[in-house]
Amino acid sequence: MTPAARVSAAIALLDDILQGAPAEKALTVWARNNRYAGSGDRAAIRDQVYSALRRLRSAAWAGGAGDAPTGRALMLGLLRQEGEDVDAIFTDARFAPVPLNDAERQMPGTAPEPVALDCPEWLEADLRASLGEDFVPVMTTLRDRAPITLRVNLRKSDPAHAAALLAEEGIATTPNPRAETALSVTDGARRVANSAVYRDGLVELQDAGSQALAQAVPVADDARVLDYCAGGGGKTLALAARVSAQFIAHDAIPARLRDLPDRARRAGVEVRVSDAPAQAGFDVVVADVPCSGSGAWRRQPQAKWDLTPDRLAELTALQSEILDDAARCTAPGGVLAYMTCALLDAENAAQIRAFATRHPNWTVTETRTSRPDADGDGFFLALLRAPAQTA
Ligand SMILES: C[S@@+](CC[C@H](N)C(=O)[O-])C[C@H]1O[C@@H](n2cnc3c(N)ncnc32)[C@H](O)[C@@H]1O
Repeated sequence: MTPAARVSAAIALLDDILQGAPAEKALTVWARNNRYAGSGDRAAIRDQVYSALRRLRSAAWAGGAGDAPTGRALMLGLLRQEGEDVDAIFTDARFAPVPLNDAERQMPGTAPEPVALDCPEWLEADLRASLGEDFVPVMTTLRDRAPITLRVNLRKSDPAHAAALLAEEGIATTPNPRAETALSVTDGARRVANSAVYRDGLVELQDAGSQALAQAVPVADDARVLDYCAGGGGKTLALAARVSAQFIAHDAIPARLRDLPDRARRAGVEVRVSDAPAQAGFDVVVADVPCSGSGAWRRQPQAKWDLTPDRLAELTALQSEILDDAARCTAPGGVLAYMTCALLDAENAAQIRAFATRHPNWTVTETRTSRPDADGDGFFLALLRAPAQTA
């Protein structure tokens, strides 16, 4: 495909996504219906679609559509932001997007700050209050793609060994300062999934901030650990690679745990999957709760625009319900680790303040906040210790 034909494809996909199609599904359907497109084309189109979604407001503005994006305006604005010669792409050539009209040729004025920062309008006040002086740098960071990071599985390798094996397969990495197990991929990221190092379970794809959270949870070798919201099992697998405790994975939607036994086998660790209601008496309970995902919006840019006040209210109510349920599963003197990949105070510190009010005999032993940056996503962690004897 020519660069212009790729832009035409991205425009059509963005129009579908703006009509409500989930981005990942739209890309899969497009690839199935356009088999002439090679893997390089698919990757380039995917990159353009995701870049435009990350910059939905600023790209629409730069494309002359104000706050009413269309696929064409988004791609025009994105290409302008990237310094491309748009007249060489929007032409009369076959498969190219048609030439710019007079209105599109007008260069828009300077965008207001929230537009330039691609901040959802209704969330601006909450994000400013939650992020304080980090608001501008964080929102700026979220406009670009996230780093690709591997977790070295200490059961099977160590960072230097894994980096050397990855290099032999054409994958260049560098140590990531957020976690000792983390390697940032600097070249060859698309080769990771088919590499022997990955297939043999020496490395997993996992954000460095996520790895740092798993390292911060205190787990003894003889502990019984419940991952209350295990999902795909990222946190459990990271914990299980570190200590030989007993791990039980639970999720309200058991189908989400389906791949976990295979992933655990590949990693050489033991994790028991349970679809029974969670029991009491665990030394450590991990509650990696459903959240806005705002700390990871670079990876899921559609989530940034799909979040609504009602959905956020549902999420915060669910988070406090899960905290109380997870507290009931924690043994006397045990630890409850509450985690989000959210930036909003309502999902983080405010949840912990409300928990402490509801459970005055619990102790908040640590809270940690990390912002999205070049090394990883944004996360929040609170470690809560249960009273030695339940009342
Ligand atoms: C942030 S994801 C977990 C990600 C996972 N821990 C990982 O590291 O890959 C949150 C999970 O919570 C689950 N969940 C939602 N409501 C729940 C509830 N009431 N009880 C337990 N799990 C719940 C969701 O199904 C989802 O899999």
